[in-house]
Amino acid sequence: MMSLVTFTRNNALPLLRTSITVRIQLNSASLSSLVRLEEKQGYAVVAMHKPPVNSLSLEMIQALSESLSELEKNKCKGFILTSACPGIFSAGLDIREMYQPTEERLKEFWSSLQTLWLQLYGSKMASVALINGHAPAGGCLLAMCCDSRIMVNGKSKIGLNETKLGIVAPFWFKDTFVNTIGVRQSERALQLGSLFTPDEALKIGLVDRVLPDPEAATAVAESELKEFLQIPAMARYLSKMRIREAALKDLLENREKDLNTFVNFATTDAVQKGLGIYLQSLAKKN
Ligand SMILES: CCCC/C=C/CC(=O)SCCNC(=O)CCNC(=O)[C@H](O)C(C)(C)COP(=O)(O)OP(=O)(O)OC[C@H]1O[C@@H](n2cnc3c(N)ncnc32)[C@H](O)[C@@H]1OP(=O)(O)O
Repeated sequence: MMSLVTFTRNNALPLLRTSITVRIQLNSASLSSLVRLEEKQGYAVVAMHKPPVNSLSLEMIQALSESLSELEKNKCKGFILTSACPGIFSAGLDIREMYQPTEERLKEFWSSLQTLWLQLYGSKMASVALINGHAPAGGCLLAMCCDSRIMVNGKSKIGLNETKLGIVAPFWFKDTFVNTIGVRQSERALQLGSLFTPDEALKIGLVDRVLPDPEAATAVAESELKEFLQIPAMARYLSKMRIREAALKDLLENREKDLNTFVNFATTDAVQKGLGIYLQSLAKKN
């Protein structure tokens, strides 16, 4: 079914400011509002918009993937990944996708997530994550796929907290983590399921800058992206691949195996019980 992702073009020439809507093929009409794309002078802003917490459901994952493809098709050189939901970057994978799922949807969900990670982690475009809220688990993964991370100070936390839910981060989450903060910090944080404050995250290199408010963070994210964009694109991309290509290759060569591992693990009684309890604890909070 045809659907729309809003794409706003904000350019100085020739009409000062124009707004266009780009038609892209998505799986469902409900994708239309999930990702907001705004074209700026020389780059784009990709803002997740799935209130209340930008959980990564199948539709959200596919909308992000389609948005990146759309940017690539439009020869976009770089983007800022952020959230249009106040106080939340992304709550990570939508736990309801993994709780009492049908096998067919669970497989599509995981396969779509693999695709998004391969796209984002291996992107030729330069990218900056503007982390304007909580970023646990899958939210942290999205941020780590970017070339730089700018976080707004406050109560938000970031990290891979999977063990706290009784689940295990897959090997490619782990590889992304290790490539970002190193082996020792990853080994400890993965086991403990640590979520870090912005200052703690800065200290271990999980984020690159912490700014006091969203406005300051946005300005720094823009200047950071421009710095990346000033480097000759091919040299920058190939240098990034020097670090990332082994992890990308590992998943590319083991996609099917990883999918089966995930489905088998996620559907065990122990994991289903743990996810049920976790979902209840989130609901009880409210
Ligand atoms: C099997 C191997 C797979 C391995 C990989 C896993 C990777 C993952 O990403 S697992 C997901 C991990 N995510 C989390 O642990 C985050 C859980 N959420 C929170 O901690 C909090 O919601 C928050 C800190 C992000 C935000 O807190 P806030 O007080 O603003 O909002 P809440 O009242 O808690 O939530 C509002 C609403 O949203 C529902 N919700 C929150 N997170 C998720 C989620 N990840 N998936 C689905 N739904 C989520 C929450 O239940 C509330 O729903 P109701 O309004 O209906 O009660």
